[in-house]
Amino acid sequence: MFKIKICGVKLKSDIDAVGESPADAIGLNFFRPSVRYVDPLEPSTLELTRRAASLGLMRVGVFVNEPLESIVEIARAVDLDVVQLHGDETLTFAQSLQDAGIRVIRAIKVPVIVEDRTQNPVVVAVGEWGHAGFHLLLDADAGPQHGGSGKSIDWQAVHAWSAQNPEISWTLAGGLRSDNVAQAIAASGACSVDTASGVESSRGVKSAEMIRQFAAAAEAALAQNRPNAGKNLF
Ligand SMILES: O=C(O)c1ccccc1N[C@@H]1O[C@H](COP(=O)(O)O)[C@@H](O)[C@H]1O
Repeated sequence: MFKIKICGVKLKSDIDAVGESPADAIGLNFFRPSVRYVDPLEPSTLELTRRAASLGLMRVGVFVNEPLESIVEIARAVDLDVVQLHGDETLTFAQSLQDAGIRVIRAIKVPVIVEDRTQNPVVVAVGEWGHAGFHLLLDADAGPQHGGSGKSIDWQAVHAWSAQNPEISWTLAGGLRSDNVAQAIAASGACSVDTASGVESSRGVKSAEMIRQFAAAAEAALAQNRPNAGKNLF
């Protein structure tokens, strides 16, 4: 299980900064259009995952609408611990990956602007994934960008959904930074958090100091959240 994931790392120095912080997972982005993309075929990518493993960090690979065979091949080639599906992948697709021995996190895209206020946007967005047994990562719907938008979701709506579904394990993502992660954890009840743009000095460029500040703030806030501890599977 990870508590704090720093997503979209590209350099060995990024991994080292994560390893020196209280964060316990890294995300490698395999979605080609992303500014955080790393090429799975480059030997340097395997060096990143090896370095992360040596520091005890969980290695998560982020994929968007990638063919199943390609995900399996990349997951094995660069030695991923978990695959994060962040596109329009179906439940059957995710189950097939699991059948192939790959652990799966499902990203759920929660709309930022909600027109129908009579329904909880998290309940609607989770839909059939709620009882499928996957760990969920609740992120802001970023449209064609798919993720990494820096936009936040409605943390109170997350809290209400989670209170009604205490058996579902999940991670909070979307626009989390060192200056809002404590409030986000308190409001949503999250036991685990994920950030990409919130620890960058410019788009796609990680800052060691921002990683340190984010992870420290998240760790302190998560420690306050013990009633929900143990809810996550990862
Ligand atoms: O980071 C990206 O560029 C990205 C692209 C496509 C799919 C997912 C992506 N990142 C994921 O989105 C969350 C939230 O990002 P942010 O913190 O709001 O910038 C991030 O943690 C990744 O899991």
